[in-house]
Amino acid sequence: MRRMLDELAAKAVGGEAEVDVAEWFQRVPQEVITFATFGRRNYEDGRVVFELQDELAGLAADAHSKVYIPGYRFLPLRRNLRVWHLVREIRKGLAAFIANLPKDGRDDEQRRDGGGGGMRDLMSFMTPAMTTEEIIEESKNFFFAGKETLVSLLTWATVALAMHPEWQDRARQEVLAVVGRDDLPTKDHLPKLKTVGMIVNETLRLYPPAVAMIRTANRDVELGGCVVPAGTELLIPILAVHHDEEHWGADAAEFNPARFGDDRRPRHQMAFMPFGGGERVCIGQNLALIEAKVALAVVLQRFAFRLSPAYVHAPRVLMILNPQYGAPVIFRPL
Ligand code: HEM
Repeated sequence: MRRMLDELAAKAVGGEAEVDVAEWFQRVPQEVITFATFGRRNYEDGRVVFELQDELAGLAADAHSKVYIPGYRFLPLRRNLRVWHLVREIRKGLAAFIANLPKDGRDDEQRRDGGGGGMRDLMSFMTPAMTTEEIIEESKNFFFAGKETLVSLLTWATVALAMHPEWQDRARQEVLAVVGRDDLPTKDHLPKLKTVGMIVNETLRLYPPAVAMIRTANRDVELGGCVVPAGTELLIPILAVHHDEEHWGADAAEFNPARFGDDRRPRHQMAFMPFGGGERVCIGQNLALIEAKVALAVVLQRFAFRLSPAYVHAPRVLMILNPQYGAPVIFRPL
């Protein structure tokens, strides 16, 4: 993150710099997940896997928007051949990561920086109990589920703060008071960044990266006066629930982080579910919240920002909620 900010500051030598934050933030989860999953700093290898997954996700999103023809995906057509090639390459990349893991789950570099900055790599939990096949599959989940979601959250939070300079100022005052101008936020600072936390929650409410989830009723249930027979698949519209005036009041469509303040009014426990719920709740939610708070705090420390005149507000769902025309933002070093 520091490297990214230094590069941005160098770009802004004339006073300001414009970047598409939807692109710019990609690096944050890429590096975090490579490090958290494999406890390694060889981000280049991680980047290759992410690029392959991005292309695969693009093809999957495209297929989603087309008529489904049963059996079509098994035909050796150019697109399918590409998909199969990508799947093989992703597997190969992840298998190489796993094969190169030190037996005790730590390497010299980690030892030098205090065991990976204090973070135990997930593989040390996974390896004793799981086969290589299973580890590859789980790693695919982390690489996929943990990237676009986080980029979406950071992008919309930056856009929202650019639209609401009063909240941007308030959050910056808090960061400067708690963390200071030059230090990096630590685990002791994070609980004290209450305004930043409220902003993250309000962003997740208004722009939930995962807009829906699917559940199957495993027995007959009554929901809101309707009987749902066992076996029925239900789409739970997270985005719609987060915008429901019945739960959030008449200003449900507005960005107002104060609704997550200490004096908030009581609400239904499922009115806010950006990370899903129940047994399949997001396994990465705490990591995501830490990443988001740290990333926003260090940006706020060093830059003031506003929307570029080229920005068009067009949230759209392409698997994840993202800005259709990108998110150009103008940064001014402080
Ligand atoms: C803002 C960031 C994130 C959001 C909004 C988000 C959202 C979600 C949601 C809604 C689900 C439930 C899906 C369902 O039930 O159908 C989920 C599951 C999952 N998430 Fe996240 N997620 C985020 C970040 C992450 C991160 C950083 C990781 C890992 C590094 C991660 C890994 C996973 C995995 C592995 C699952 C599947 C859990 C299971 O099925 O048991 N997510 N996430």
